[in-house]
Amino acid sequence: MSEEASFIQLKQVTKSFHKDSRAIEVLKDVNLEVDQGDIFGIIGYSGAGKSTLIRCINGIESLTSGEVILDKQVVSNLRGEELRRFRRQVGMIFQQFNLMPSRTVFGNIALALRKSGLSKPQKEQRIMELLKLVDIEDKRDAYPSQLSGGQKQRVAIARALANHPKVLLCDEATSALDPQTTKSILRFLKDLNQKLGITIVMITHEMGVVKEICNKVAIIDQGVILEQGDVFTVFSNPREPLTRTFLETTSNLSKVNELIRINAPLVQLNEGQIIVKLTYTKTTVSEALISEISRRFYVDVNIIASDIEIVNDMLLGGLVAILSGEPASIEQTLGYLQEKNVSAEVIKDARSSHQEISAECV
Ligand SMILES: Nc1ncnc2c1ncn2[C@@H]1O[C@H](COP(=O)(O)OP(=O)(O)OP(=O)(O)O)[C@@H](O)[C@H]1O
Repeated sequence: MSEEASFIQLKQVTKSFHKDSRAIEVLKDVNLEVDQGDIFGIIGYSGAGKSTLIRCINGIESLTSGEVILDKQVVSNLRGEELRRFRRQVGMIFQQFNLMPSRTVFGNIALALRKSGLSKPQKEQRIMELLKLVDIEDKRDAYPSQLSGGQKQRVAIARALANHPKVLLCDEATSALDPQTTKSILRFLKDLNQKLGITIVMITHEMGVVKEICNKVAIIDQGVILEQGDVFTVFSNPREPLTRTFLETTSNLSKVNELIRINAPLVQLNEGQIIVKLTYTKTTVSEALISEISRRFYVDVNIIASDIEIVNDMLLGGLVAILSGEPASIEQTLGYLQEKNVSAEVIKDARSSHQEISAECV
């Protein structure tokens, strides 16, 4: 039996723009698989090709070569009315919300229903449903200028959902919002994903966004997908330096590196001690492990930095700790951690048989 194809597939997609009779390749052999119900994050720096990629998914941008297939439809084969119908199945929200300033909240959502075939009362009923869904019923007659950023994005989400799309594409949807509003919009998107079963593809340059709600992630750089997979697998064992760099933006462990470099009091060791960086690489690790090693091997564990987070209901991240104890106990502890699928990297070592070393990076 053949495996069912993914809901969204990008197959060897390339996209070039022509400038001064020169072709600039913005997407290079991009292959992506998004399953139905995924919240798929695509993360990359500015200019990496994220917006172009998302525009290729909804058929706004034509491909130079390759194929985009969404719910069994080959997007580049669609024309005229078919393409317009397809676009109504794909909702999109943007960083700057893209609301019409001269229309009320009601009027902005109504715009999306122009071609819906609904009667006037049906449209009104649908708009009221949407306003309830995004929890801004009281703003029905307000103009965009009278709304906060979070409220504007809720209107944009209502508009994007008006025609019951199967997919919601989010282009830096929270980049213009403060951290608290970002959290509430992300939580809201996750609720929508669970309540409506809608597939979400979000492009972002912020690691926090991916960690907060995505179950899958792809890292893009200069038009190339460097790695992709489920969030835990990619983040617990990053293969690419760029993935590690993004991870460091939301981790405080790298600060320890700087403390070691300047030999700050916090990281000065007595003879026999080590500083170890523990990284959880399997989903089965529990935080109780620390007290367990302490009891089992009579080592003192002094945690100096930690960035353990719950991502997709799993513990992700690690911690940096000073271990003190008998040399044999420390060796046994390191071996035991390895057995328990915890990567243990000694980043400073003051055991007598070891020269004190400092790690290049934490
Ligand atoms: N219509 C166009 N014509 C020529 N070059 C373009 C066009 N659209 C995008 N580009 C170029 O393609 C590259 C990728 O742009 P894109 O907007 O997709 O990146 P991005 O990762 O979304 O960046 P940002 O987050 O800054 O929007 C950039 O170098 C950009 O200048």
